[in-house]
Amino acid sequence: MNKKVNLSNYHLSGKMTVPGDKSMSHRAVIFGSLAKGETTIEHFLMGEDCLRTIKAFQEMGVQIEQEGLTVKIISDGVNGLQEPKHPIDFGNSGTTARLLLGVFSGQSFHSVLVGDDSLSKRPMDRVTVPLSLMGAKTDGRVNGKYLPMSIRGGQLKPITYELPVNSAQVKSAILLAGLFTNGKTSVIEPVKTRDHTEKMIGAFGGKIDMDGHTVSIEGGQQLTGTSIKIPGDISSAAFFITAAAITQNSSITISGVGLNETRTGIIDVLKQMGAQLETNVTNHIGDEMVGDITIRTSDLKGTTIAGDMIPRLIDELPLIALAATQAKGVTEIRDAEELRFKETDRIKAVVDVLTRLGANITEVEDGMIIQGGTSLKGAVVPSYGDHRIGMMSAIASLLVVGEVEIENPECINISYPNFFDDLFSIVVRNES
Ligand SMILES: O=C(O)C1=C[C@@H](OP(=O)(O)O)[C@@H](O)[C@H](O)C1
Ligand SMILES: C=C(OP(=O)(O)O)C(=O)O
Repeated sequence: MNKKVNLSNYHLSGKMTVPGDKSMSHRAVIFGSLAKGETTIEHFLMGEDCLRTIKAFQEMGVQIEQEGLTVKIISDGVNGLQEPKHPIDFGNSGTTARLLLGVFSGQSFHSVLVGDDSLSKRPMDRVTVPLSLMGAKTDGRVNGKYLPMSIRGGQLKPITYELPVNSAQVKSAILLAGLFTNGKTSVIEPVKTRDHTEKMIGAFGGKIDMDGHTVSIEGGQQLTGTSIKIPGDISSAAFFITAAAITQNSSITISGVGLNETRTGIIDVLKQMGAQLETNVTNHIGDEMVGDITIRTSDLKGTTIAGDMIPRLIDELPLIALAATQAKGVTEIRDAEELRFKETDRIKAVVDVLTRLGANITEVEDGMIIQGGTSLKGAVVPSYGDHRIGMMSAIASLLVVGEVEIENPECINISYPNFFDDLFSIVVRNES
């Protein structure tokens, strides 16, 4: 059923928290399943994608239990996985598929991997090419490029690999496979991408070497179970940060958010656009920085976002495009062709949805160009089955006269099952 959102007469005020970080939740389950002993994960993101990662390891015989937002894992360690009896379904989750291909590469057993329609269109050769160089045997649809896919791994050989795409998923898949070699595997990344895998290996007692743009891992390490608390997801906080910046009379504080600098591009770009935004570091969880973000209604100006900045805010670009419709002047997003390989082609989807809402936005091959200072209007908009497009449309409803009606809103459960509850808890009706 479509979701009708009418927030044209509301502003944002108050304090809130957001659910656990998606990238870190996936990785905590992966390393907890590869580590010997007991792992406890608190503030886990119970979104559909992360539940897929749990299910996959359960299918491989790892004991994993959930209670509230806590996950408990008991594992025999890095060589304790068993051959799954059924095909493993990754649903909509690119992170699960790509990182687990790295794990499966190190297993001598056979696995069959499937996903939903969206995931079955997303390229897997970016990981199977380096994993095959290490010795994994994979096959899949269209010359091995897409799911459904089968894989048989085993004792791998280490490689040094320069990433042809700026992708933390590819880097992480190779590092995970590197654990199953008897030498040093190195990944060279021309542009730095999120480094949660590197940081989390340390939290599980592993050793990893980071030297400039090269990350190296020694095979044959034993990881040890640990207790970990996942910080709030900055990619989820970004919906409210953007909302407060572009809605009149708003001021909010979001606490307990992960502020890892490979993820805080949204903060830097909004500040560059003139946002009144402050961060306050409160604590560290392992090597991950955590803090509060305070943001007020802001007069934004257009900007250009390109190059090294892109991986630092890749999932927030739909929101930046929305904010840009309210900025003074033009905003240009470039070097963002990776958006075309997400849950949907996010360049096409953002241009379509924002155009339906009255924005002046143009698609270019590697991004989009947005004319600022436009007033938006209500419309029926497709979610494209993409959680981030659905949530962006809900945030747009704060700006429109009338309502935004979102088709297939259930995709929001992928990363943020309580999104609407949290949104409605932070909005206040304007006094007339
Ligand atoms: O490693 C991760 O957890 C992720 C990496 C990014 O994808 P790419 O590595 O494909 O850029 C991001 O878009 C995705 O939401 C999560
Ligand atoms: C691209 C995303 O996730 P994934 O690649 O894991 O499907 C996302 O969450 O925006």
